[in-house]
Amino acid sequence: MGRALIEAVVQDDAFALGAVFARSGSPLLGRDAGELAGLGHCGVAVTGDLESGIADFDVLIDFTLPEGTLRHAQTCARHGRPIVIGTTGFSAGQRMQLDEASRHIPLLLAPNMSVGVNLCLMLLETAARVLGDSVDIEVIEAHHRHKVDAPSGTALEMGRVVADALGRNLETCAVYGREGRTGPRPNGIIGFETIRAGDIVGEHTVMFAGAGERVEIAHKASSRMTFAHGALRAAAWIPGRPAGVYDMRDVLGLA
Ligand SMILES: NC(=O)C1=CN([C@@H]2O[C@H](COP(=O)(O)OP(=O)(O)OC[C@H]3O[C@@H](n4cnc5c(N)ncnc54)[C@H](OP(=O)(O)O)[C@@H]3O)[C@@H](O)[C@H]2O)C=CC1
Ligand SMILES: O=C(O)C1=N[C@H](C(=O)O)C[C@H](O)C1
Repeated sequence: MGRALIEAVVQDDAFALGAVFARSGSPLLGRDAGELAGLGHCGVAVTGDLESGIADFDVLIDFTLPEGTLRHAQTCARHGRPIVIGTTGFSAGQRMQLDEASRHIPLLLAPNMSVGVNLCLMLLETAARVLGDSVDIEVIEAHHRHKVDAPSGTALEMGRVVADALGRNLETCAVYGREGRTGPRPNGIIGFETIRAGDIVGEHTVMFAGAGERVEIAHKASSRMTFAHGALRAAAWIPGRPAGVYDMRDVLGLA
């Protein structure tokens, strides 16, 4: 995503690439960001220290790993910089630490920055309310072989939206994968299935299966630029907002 984000910023006249950060010790340090993204020289060298580069940007866009994102959010909170977070896989405790950072800055957290997925979240809420407890609900997601968290943040958010609409607690009604002698499917659960293969960008299907009919709400991303463009939309929206946690539905006016 780092390269996709550099490309999106460099190609959009409404934005200027202020700084690009990598992990300290990364072999990318010192390299030109534009060259890394295959765009030619852009004059911004990759640096390793967010704290000392804080004056170089207005909004931080972070797609890394939960541990890194937490540190970056805390640094942004200390310096009053808004942050747009695409990272997924936070534990409940890490999520609370993000809430703490958001007491000082506007913090946007979205497991999926695409317009299509955020539209699907709305459709899912409606489908869950209409179909109710009479259907079996399964969330199926597929991603590339490099993805390190499962189920995807998007799948979990889809499950949460459906569970909330049905008055269920996702913590207690989720079933992750199945194997062996499972017995018949209990009522009231939400199942999650994960596929990791090749270069799949990101695919999500929520199945509402009843007796005699089935509704499926599906989204397929075919380019990571979709996520990068969504992140830029969020970055344009967030400056000047009051401190707090926002998501893409706020940016898109769907909240
Ligand atoms: N919200 C959305 O729309 C989307 C979210 N994502 C999420 O974004 C995250 C990143 O995905 P992706 O780009 O595919 O993953 P990659 O593993 O390709 O990239 C993550 C990058 O973050 C860097 N990184 C990790 N920890 C730190 C740190 N502490 N400080 C600085 N840099 C760090 C890694 O550096 P190094 O290589 O040195 O470890 C790596 O370059 C995932 O959580 C993914 O689920 C992805 C796509 C869309
Ligand atoms: O890791 C990815 O690639 C993606 N991660 C996000 C997630 O976990 O939901 C969003 C997107 O599907 C791509």
